[in-house]
Amino acid sequence: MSKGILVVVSGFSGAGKGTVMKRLMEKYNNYALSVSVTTRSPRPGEQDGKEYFFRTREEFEELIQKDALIEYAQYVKNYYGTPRAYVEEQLNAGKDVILEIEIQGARKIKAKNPEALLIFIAPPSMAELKNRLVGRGTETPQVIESRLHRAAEESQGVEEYDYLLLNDELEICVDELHRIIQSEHSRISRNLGFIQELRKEASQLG
Ligand SMILES: Nc1nc2c(ncn2[C@@H]2O[C@H](COP(=O)(O)OP(=O)(O)O)[C@@H](O)[C@H]2O)c(=O)[nH]1
Ligand SMILES: Nc1ncnc2c1ncn2[C@@H]1O[C@H](COP(=O)(O)OP(=O)(O)O)[C@@H](O)[C@H]1O
Repeated sequence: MSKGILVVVSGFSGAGKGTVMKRLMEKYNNYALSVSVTTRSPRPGEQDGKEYFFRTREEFEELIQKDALIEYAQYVKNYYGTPRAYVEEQLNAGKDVILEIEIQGARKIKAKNPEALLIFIAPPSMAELKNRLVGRGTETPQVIESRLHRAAEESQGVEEYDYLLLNDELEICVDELHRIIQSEHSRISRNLGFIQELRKEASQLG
């Protein structure tokens, strides 16, 4: 069985990554969504092990020491990281795995896994981004400021991604994301084993 595709999805805070991921998982049964570890506090309604594994700084640093994270980064005063075991297990089982992570993490993943597919989710405008971030009502005005500042920095790195995905109409965005990942399965470089088999058969026939 061929390995699954490692998909990285990034985007400014408030662009709608979480919303798109939730809908993608409801609508399509194809993907394994990695749950990250974070030192930030849970928002109302967030559950440990569902949106994130919520851990203390000491616990997080222990995971780093044990090499239990495939990447981690600091984002607006908190640590965020991707647990190694789940990702490796799912990829080996042939599942496409999605990491919803910020740009420093995306760079680390790309450096270690050049075949990873990197997708950047953008809002229709920065004014709409601010509306969504304020409308979500989960951060203080000060944290919103820091996140908008971070968005300006992150906007400089968008060219490092393979695809730009606009999250204007949610359903269109979700379907487009599914389509991009599915077409990636047809890439020649991901099908070399099958091509070798066809060549072998062809030489026997001819
Ligand atoms: N590098 C890295 N970034 C992560 C990870 N998990 C989440 N993030 C990113 O951390 C940032 C902050 O996440 P969060 O506090 O949930 O805010 P939100 O993106 O506004 O919902 C976002 O850009 C996430 O994509 C991770 O495991 N590694
Ligand atoms: N396509 C969309 N159109 C309008 N609002 C959206 C859309 N996608 C997400 N939102 C809203 O924007 C806010 C931020 O979305 P969220 O998924 O939390 O973003 P992120 O995970 O990127 O920080 C939420 O209140 C969400 O309901």
